[in-house]
Parts: sequence; structure tokens; C-alpha cells
Amino acid sequence: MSKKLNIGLFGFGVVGQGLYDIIKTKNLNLEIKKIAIKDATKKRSLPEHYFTTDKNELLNNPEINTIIELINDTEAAFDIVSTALKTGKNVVSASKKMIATYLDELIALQNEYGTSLLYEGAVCGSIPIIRNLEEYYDNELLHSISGIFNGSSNYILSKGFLENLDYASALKQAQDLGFAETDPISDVGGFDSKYKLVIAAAHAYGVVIDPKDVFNFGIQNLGANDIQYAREKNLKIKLVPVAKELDDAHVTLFVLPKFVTETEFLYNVEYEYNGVTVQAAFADQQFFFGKGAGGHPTGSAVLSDIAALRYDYQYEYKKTKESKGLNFTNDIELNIYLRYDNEQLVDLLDFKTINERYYSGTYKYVTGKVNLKKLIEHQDAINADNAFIAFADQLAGISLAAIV
Ligand SMILES: NC(=O)C1=CN([C@@H]2O[C@H](COP(=O)(O)OP(=O)(O)OC[C@H]3O[C@@H](n4cnc5c(N)ncnc54)[C@H](OP(=O)(O)O)[C@@H]3O)[C@@H](O)[C@H]2O)C=CC1
Ligand SMILES: N[C@@H](CC=O)C(=O)O
Repeated sequence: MSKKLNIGLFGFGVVGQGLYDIIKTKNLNLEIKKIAIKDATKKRSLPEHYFTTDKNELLNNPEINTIIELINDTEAAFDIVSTALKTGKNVVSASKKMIATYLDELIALQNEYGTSLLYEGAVCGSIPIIRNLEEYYDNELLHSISGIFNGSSNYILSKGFLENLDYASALKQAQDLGFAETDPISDVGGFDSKYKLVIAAAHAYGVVIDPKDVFNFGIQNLGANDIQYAREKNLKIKLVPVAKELDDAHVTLFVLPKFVTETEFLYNVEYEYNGVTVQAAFADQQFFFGKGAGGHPTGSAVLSDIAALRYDYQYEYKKTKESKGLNFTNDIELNIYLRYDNEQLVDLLDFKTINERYYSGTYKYVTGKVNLKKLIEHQDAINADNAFIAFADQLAGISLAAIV
């Protein structure tokens, strides 16, 4: 018999409302007791008595045994989630930045207090990737996980490539549809993809990596020449996070735009859809596809976690416990395309090999192999130049540069 869940819901925005819409169509053994929001003056679709701006009305209510955290404030979310876990309440959260930033602490709290934190909705919306990494791939050696982890940036890219819509209008649409983060630089700059990648890597490789150590470069500098370059070669540009085991001792993570060929699954992932490609030793390549943003797709993942809590499901962080001793490294070499203005940038990045170099009045690019550490070191110069970078490798082409 499943246990009855008395829910305290934090947040009634895109995802909170989306979750509510789904719950009300079902006859589940659960009840939403109270909803905490920030702005008491906003018009709501439910009677006033549901709402409060006092978090303690939920956290201190002994009747509430489950907290659902769906707010857009990282520090407040960590405070809510950690308090709930400490006071014996299980939690479901979709706040990927908060989870990636505080993952070590959140795992420790679950171990110490025996409470459960689930977050399927935080990584690729409706795609059930976390529980698959945790359970299904438990005994698999995973060579890499990559994909499209951000709906807003993919929406903007699709609108540009397929409909010739300009960047600003496409971003506005993604915001109006409820896909974008409060500060959309998180989406287009690759930060959101990075947080999701860090969470996925913890379940895939057992490594808990500080997001600050992971390089992310987004699509905000993408220009008409870059799109033209891709079109002429029958490629598409996608924002792709990569986690790859390089050898028995090293794992790398980064987020970069990527030239994707027609033969790759990601080529046909458009608009707010996400895709996750898992390359495993025995299962070989597998692909997960689904909506990565929006109230209902994300709400469906949150509801799946809620349902799992009725049976006290907990992540075991199995690969973390196996302690294979993988070290995170940025000391890798990969083939990139750099569209730039300032010649000095090419020298600064210290290309190991140059395959192609092109100059015209307003368009200059170079392709070749660089060390990721050089991209990190000169990130400010790259941004100051309004340059655009994409990588062109199949993942097998990314290699450890030096043994660290
Ligand atoms: N939108 C999406 O597609 C997805 C979003 N997410 C994540 O889910 C979370 C929520 O996103 P989303 O629904 O889009 O965000 P919204 O901006 O639509 O809603 C945020 C909600 O949080 C409430 N809120 C903010 N601060 C507090 C606080 N301190 N206490 C109580 N309530 C608070 C707001 O209150 P008020 O209504 O009063 O302003 C609002 O109801 C974010 O972490 C986001 O990254 C994850 C996957 C997909
Ligand atoms: N802003 C995010 C929302 C879901 O995580 C995105 O666009 O993917």
C-alpha cells in the first residue's frame, strides 16, 4: 500500500502550475495542503486560502510529509530543501542550478537524515534520464553522455535555422512560452546545460563536480556567417553538453555549441525538445528524446518523482559509492571552429594544429585543434571579441592531452 503524501508546494509559476494541472486530472493518494509563493498580490487560479508567503507554514507543519520545490531562487531553494530534508520531509525539486551547486551537501543531508531528494524534472524536463542512469545503467560502463539539455537555446537555434527568425524574437518567444530561465543568459550561455550535465555526471560516473570548474560557452555570439557556414556543409549547430570518460582515471565535462551531422540523432531534435545520447560499453549507443522545457512536460517528471516517494524511493548514488576514483580534467584537446575578429585571439588559443583558415572583409574563421584549458584561460578575450566557437568532433575525437 502506498503512503499518503501531504504536500507543501513551493512555487506556482510555469512548472508549479503545470504540475497542479496534471495532478487535478488524476486520482492519486496525495493532497496539496499549502502553496508558498513570493508575491501575495499576484492573481492566482486557485482560491486564496491555498497560498502563503511564509515558508514556515509549510516547513513547520507536521502534517506535511513531502515538499515540492519549484521556485526560481537558488539560495532560497537550497534553504527550503535542506530544512525539509533535516526535518524528516522528503523533497522533489526541479531547481537544477541549486542541485548542481549544492550536490555534495544535498547527498550528505540525505545520508544523515535518511530523507529523499528526487529531481528528474531538473534534467531535460520530461526525459527520464536520472532514474535510468541510477538504475538501468547501474552496472554499465558509460563512455559518454551528451545531448541537447536546454530547450530555450534549442528553440532559438531551430527558429533561426528552420524559420530564419532573428535571435531576439526567438528568445522572446521562448520566454513567453515559459521555457527560459528568469535570466536567459543561463540558457543561451550554456550555464543551464552545465548544471544539468553536472547532475547527470554524478549519477553516471559517481563524480560530484563544482559547476564553476566546468567550461560553458553558449550561442549568444552566433552570427549569420556561422549559420551560413553550417548550412553550406549541411550541418546544424546545437548547444551540446558532454561528459566523457577519457580513460580509467579521467572524466571531462564541458558545454559548447557543436556542428551536428545528418547522421547524428541530435540533428533532428528541434525547438524545445531535448535529446540525450548515451554511449555505453555493452548497450552501445542509446538515445532519449522528449520535451525539455515547459510546465506540463516538466510537471510530468515532477509527478513521477512524487509517485516514487509514495514508496519511499531514494537515489542511492551507486556510482559515487563504487568510488572508481575518476578525476575531473579540462586537459583535453578538441577540434574547434573559431569565428573571430581580433587576430591575437588565434595566437592566444595556441592551436595545436590548423586545418583551415579563411579571411574576407567581415568574416574570419579558423578550424583546428586546441586544448580546452586555453579556451578557459582566454574566455574573457573570446567574449570581448564577440567570437563564436563550436566543436566539430565526433566524441571519439576528444582526447586527453596530458596525464595529470
Ligand atoms: N520553466 C521550465 O520549463 C523549467 C523550469 N525548471 C526549474 O523549475 C523552477 C521553477 O521554474 P518556473 O516555474 O519556470 O519559474 P517561474 O518564474 O515561472 O515561477 C517561479 C515561482 O517561484 C515562486 N518563488 C520565487 N521565490 C520564492 C520564494 N522564496 N518562496 C516561495 N516562492 C517563491 C514565484 O512566486 P510568485 O508567483 O509569487 O512570483 C513563482 O511562483 C526553476 O528552478 C527552474 O529552473 C526546471 C525545468 C523546466
Ligand atoms: N530554461 C530551461 C528550462 C528547463 O529546464 C530550458 O530552456 O531548458
